[in-house]
This record gives sequence, structure tokens and C-alpha cells, in this order.
Amino acid sequence: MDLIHCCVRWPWKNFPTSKTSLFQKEERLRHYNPLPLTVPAFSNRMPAQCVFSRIEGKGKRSPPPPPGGAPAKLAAASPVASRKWRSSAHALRGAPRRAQTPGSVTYVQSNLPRRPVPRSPRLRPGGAARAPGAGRTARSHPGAATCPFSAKMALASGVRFAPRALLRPWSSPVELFHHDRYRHHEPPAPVHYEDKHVSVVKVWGGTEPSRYFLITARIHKWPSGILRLGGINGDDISEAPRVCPWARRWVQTASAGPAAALSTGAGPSLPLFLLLAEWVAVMKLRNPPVNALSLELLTELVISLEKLENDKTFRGIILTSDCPRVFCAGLDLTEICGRNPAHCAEYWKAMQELWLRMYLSSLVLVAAINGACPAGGCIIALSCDCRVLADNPKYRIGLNETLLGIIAPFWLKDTYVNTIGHRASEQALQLGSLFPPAEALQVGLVDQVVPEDQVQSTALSEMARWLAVPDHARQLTKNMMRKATADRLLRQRDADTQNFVSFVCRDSIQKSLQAYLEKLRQRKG
Ligand SMILES: CCCCCCCC/C=C\CC(=O)SCCNC(=O)CCNC(=O)[C@H](O)C(C)(C)COP(=O)(O)OP(=O)(O)OC[C@H]1O[C@@H](n2cnc3c(N)ncnc32)[C@H](O)[C@@H]1OP(=O)(O)O
Repeated sequence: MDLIHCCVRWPWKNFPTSKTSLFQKEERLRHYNPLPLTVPAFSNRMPAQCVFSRIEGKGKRSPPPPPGGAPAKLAAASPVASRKWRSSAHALRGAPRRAQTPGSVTYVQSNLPRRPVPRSPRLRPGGAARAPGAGRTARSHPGAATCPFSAKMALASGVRFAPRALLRPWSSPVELFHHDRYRHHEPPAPVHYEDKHVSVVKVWGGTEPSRYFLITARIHKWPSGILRLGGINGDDISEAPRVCPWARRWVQTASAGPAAALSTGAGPSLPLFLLLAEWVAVMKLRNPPVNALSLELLTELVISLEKLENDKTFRGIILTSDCPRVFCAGLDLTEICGRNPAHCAEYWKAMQELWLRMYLSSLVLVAAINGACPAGGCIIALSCDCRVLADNPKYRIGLNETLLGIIAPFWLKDTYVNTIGHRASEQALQLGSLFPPAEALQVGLVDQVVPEDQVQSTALSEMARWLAVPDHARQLTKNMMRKATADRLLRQRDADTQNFVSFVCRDSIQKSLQAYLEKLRQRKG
């Protein structure tokens, strides 16, 4: 990299200094982006430099100097410049590349030599002009091929969030404030993958306004009119609820025509809003005949969740079943019947892992329960944030462990109690109750009961409702509500595994599990 001339400089006033406020700033930008009001059109003024700073963890804003320190000449000429050189050079080449810890943020700002600003975009017939880089044409943005700050570089340097990393004043009159989820202005590539038992069959953009993500652009020189505002499909976004009020006003003004926009007096510094889609994965379980949680399925689920969680283009997952009439039959009894202790331990650890991942997931998880949902299946559903159950009396839900002669471990019990309360859990757990839809709704096990053909669409609407809440507030609240329960398992994970293994490997338990499986098989016949 030849980004030698670097300095740590934040042109934003009051740039946040603490890790928390950085995080908040990132989240604000993500949801409402109130920043443009305070951000000057700085790229017209800043020198040709690349500003690069790494901020990792609390109290570590100034990283230690790299070996060798700043050049003596620079140090003598200007202690301030020397200090800046040290920290930025360290960031660029001296700093060991550490794994990003939660909350650690790396900011990169590119402000490379400007190229001539092209003329204003052409007015389209009918008066509406389209900003370069806006909407559908984002991929073919004129700067896309020449942008010196590539997504690859961003990734290589561990960038997580890069406001202004993709400014292209040299090629466009529009500056984009960009979240790294939209690296290079490209809409996120739709994910559509199939593993053996888990398929992410659909990546939902939908038509719900909540899918939109607001990014802002600032127009350097007010062109003859940039009026075409839209999502990646060119949809009208002026009614999107997540557009903050002042942005909506602007959109409305701009939509009324250039004259109206200019008459507001805000002309040259008006922001342009681009809304890109947010994505929801519909994840289907497919382990016929009954989606029993085999070790393989558990492993695939954990991997898929991790994939989606790491892909910042996703904000939610709808979990549903690909098997008719069954959402999930719970533990695969063949994984714990007649197996050795080592296998049972491995299996139980996978079960713990899945529960922990789901229960603490930062994504919104909605269970679209389109079939029977006993025992472990119920736990999967309860680990989601919201449950929509199909209205079919055969689709019962609950923890029926006692009927098999086994006992729900404490974390399953806690999940139950957290959902339906202590007394209801006490009763239902002892009796091994499986609730039909109406009762499940009444007791609070599910949030909605709807006709079978409306389960998916209702799940989507629920998702939209959950996604309308700013992620950081929702995530922190979720964490606050669930952490204690999860921590309890995390503290006792090994003991819990040992307990499970010694319990299920008992002869008496093995016999009753065998008998239960036999009963299931005979029932079929
Ligand atoms: C310290 C103490 C630690 C103790 C730890 C305990 C941990 C507890 C945590 C979770 C517990 C569980 O999850 S145990 C599993 C409980 N599950 C059930 O009770 C569900 C049983 N299945 C059913 O009720 C029905 O199969 C169904 C309602 C889900 C679907 O009915 P349907 O009529 O559509 O299908 P069939 O019954 O004909 O079944 C088809 C086929 O699948 C086999 N099957 C069913 N369930 C399971 C299962 N859980 N594991 C393995 N196999 C299962 C069934 O035997 C049939 O097999 P065949 O085709 O071979 O006959």
C-alpha cells in the first residue's frame, strides 16, 4: 500500500472518542444518518491524504508508535505532525492485526487526490435527473472502476465500517456515506444456498418499507436536479418509515421538482438519500421425515446462523420447516439411543451451541411454525424472538420430556419460564403438556396463530415490525433480557454435558427411550 501520507484527523465536529459513542455513532448512521447536517462538504477542502485510524478497545485511541518511531526530521519540524505520523503509520503498517473484538471499530477515510468534478447529471425527459451512483445504477457508478479504495483493501485492513471510504468526489458530484455492508455501492449479493439439511431458500427484499436502509449522499454542486430517489430497484422510498422526518421532508420537497427544492434555500448542500434493501433470510429445516435434530442438522444450523450473522447485510432470519406437518420433532432420539457416552457428549454440546447461538443472536429470529413442535423443536422456537403458529390442532407445541421419562435441563426450563412464567411452566413441564394452537396462544408460548397459508406472510410482517426498531437498541435489550439465562449455561456447560451423558446413558433411561421410539414407529404402522 502506498498510503504513506497519513494523519489521524476527524473532520467531523465532536467526533466520538469512546468506544461506546463510536458504536452509537455507527448505529445512528445506520438507522437515521443524522450526520449529514453537521458534516461539511469537506472533500473540497481537505488535502490529498488518506486518513486512516484504527481504534481498538477502550482507552486505546492512540496506539503505541511503531518500532523506529517518526522520522527525526519530522519530529524536529513539528511534534504534532510527528505524533500524527506515528499513530497513522502504526495503523498502516506497524500495528499487529488483531482480531476485532466486539465493539472495536476501525474507521477509514479515503480522501485521495481529486479528479475533476464532472458536469451535472443530465436531466431526464420529464424533468427527473438521476444521480450517478443512485439507485439501480449503483453498480455502474462512474467511479466504481477507478475508486482507489477497494473493498479488498478495506477487508485487508480489517475495516468494519467505513464512512466516506467510498467518497468519489473525483468522479461524481455526489458523496456517499457508506456502510461497509454496501461495499462499493453494490447491492448485497443475494444469498441462496442449500446445505444438506438447511436451505436458505430465499433472501427477502420484499416490498416492505422496513427493508430499506438509509445511506446519504451530499451533492457538491447542486445539479439541475437530482430527483430520482429510490431503493435498489428504483422503488419510491419517500414513504419508507425508517426515513427520519427531516429526510422525508427533503425527499418530498425534492420530489416536487428542482424549483421547489431550490426554493427551500437548501440547494447546494441538500443531501441525497439512497435507500438500499435490507435482507432477511428464510431458513428452512429439511431433515425428513420429521426434522429431528440430528448431529448433522445441529451442526449445519450453527454454521448457517454464523454465516448469516457475520454477513452484515442480514438483519433477520425466518426459521421454518421444509417438511410437511412437522416444524421440528426435537432431539433425534437415534442420536442418544444405544450410543456411547462420547457420542452423546458431542451431541449435547452441539445442542447447547445451537441454543446459545439462537438465544443470543443479534439478528431478529422469527419462527414460522408450520407443523408439530414438540420438545427440542419447541426450544428452537422459544429461542427465537417471535413465534407464529399455523392454526391446525395437530400442530402442538410444548416441552413433553417427562412423557419420555427424561427431564428438561435447567436452561430449557429457564427458557420456558422466561416465556410463559413460573406457574404455567411448573404445570406444563411436569405434565409434559403439548399445547394446541389456541392454548399455546393463550399461555403465551406463541405470539400469533394464523391460518396455515398465512404463516409465512405473517412471519414477514412480524419481521418488519421487529426490524423497524433500531438494531442497537433492540440487540442490547435482548441481551439484557437473556444474558443471565445464557450465562448460567455458559458457566456450567461441562457439568451440564456430564449430567446429560450420565443421565441418558443409564440403562433405565435407555430402555424408556427405546420404548418411546418403538411406540413412534408402531404408531406409524
Ligand atoms: C439432566 C437430564 C438431562 C436430560 C436431557 C433431556 C433433554 C431434553 C431435550 C429435548 C428433548 C427432546 O427433544 S426428546 C424428543 C421428543 N420428541 C418427541 O417426543 C416427538 C416425537 N415424534 C412425534 O410425536 C411425531 O413423530 C411427530 C408429531 C413429530 C410427527 O408425526 P408424524 O405422524 O408426521 O410422523 P411419525 O410419528 O410417523 O414419525 C415418522 C418417523 O420419524 C421418527 N421420529 C419421530 N420423532 C422422532 C425423533 N424425535 N427422533 C427420531 N425419530 C423420530 C418416527 O419414529 C418415524 O420413524 P419411522 O419412519 O422409522 O417409523
